[in-house]
Amino acid sequence: MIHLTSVSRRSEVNSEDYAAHTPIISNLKTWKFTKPVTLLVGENGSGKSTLLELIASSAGSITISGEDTYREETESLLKLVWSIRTKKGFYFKARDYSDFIERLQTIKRETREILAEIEARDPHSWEALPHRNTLADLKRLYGDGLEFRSHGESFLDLFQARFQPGGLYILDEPEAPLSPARQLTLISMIKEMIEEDAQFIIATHSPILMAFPGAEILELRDGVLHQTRFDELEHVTLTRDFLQNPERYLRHL
Ligand SMILES: Nc1ncnc2c1ncn2[C@@H]1O[C@H](COP(=O)(O)OP(=O)(O)OP(=O)(O)O)[C@@H](O)[C@H]1O
Repeated sequence: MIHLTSVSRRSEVNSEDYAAHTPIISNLKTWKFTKPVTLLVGENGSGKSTLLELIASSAGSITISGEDTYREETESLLKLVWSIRTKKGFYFKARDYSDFIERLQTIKRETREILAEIEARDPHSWEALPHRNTLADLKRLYGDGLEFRSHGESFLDLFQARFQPGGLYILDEPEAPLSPARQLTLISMIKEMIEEDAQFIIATHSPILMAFPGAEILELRDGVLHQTRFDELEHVTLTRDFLQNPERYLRHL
């Protein structure tokens, strides 16, 4: 399902923020979403993260830690049009993941400490209930703890626990710690979710994710979004050529 149908830049907005002045944002006119999965591809520094972050903050998305993505500096820079506005989903940036794991550990440790204090005073106190619920919720969502899984395993556990039907998911390089086989698992999880009315906007460097069946692929090049086919992407052609004959590339380095 396509919840977010278009994003455009409001020409009248003057913002000092760097994001407003990156070419991909200053050149943005109207970008229509045509598929439940949109993939953003482009060189390092082409503006994928900047664009995703702006969309997330304009959409009122939360991060996986439940934090607001709102930024006053870029407020109303983009205009978003929805078919049906969804409040479900999240904005996920792979490079913030370790902060999230630390935060979960802190919540667990602090909740256990408070609980122990309450139970020492009165083992039957009603005050303990919300804290027991917090620990039970964390256990239900993440088992014994994402911190006890490998980086890649815990990424997939997190998505499994937090993907829900009907959400808008804005993912920045979700393939980061995933092996090729686990990237295929991620594709399968995303496929299941789009069958249940979710929408995904994903920035990626992974040729495997770029092959997502039926996805719209947009390449950020020269500060503009270009609709592109899988076979035409440099990420794909370069990787394919390299794998066919690594020596041909390596001897020139
Ligand atoms: N906090 C910031 N302050 C100022 N400029 C920034 C900031 N973050 C990014 N930029 C600049 O904005 C441009 C786009 O960066 P962005 O991180 O969006 O690129 P990207 O396509 O996501 O790159 P990558 O593939 O390496 O993650 C770059 O030129 C970068 O130097």
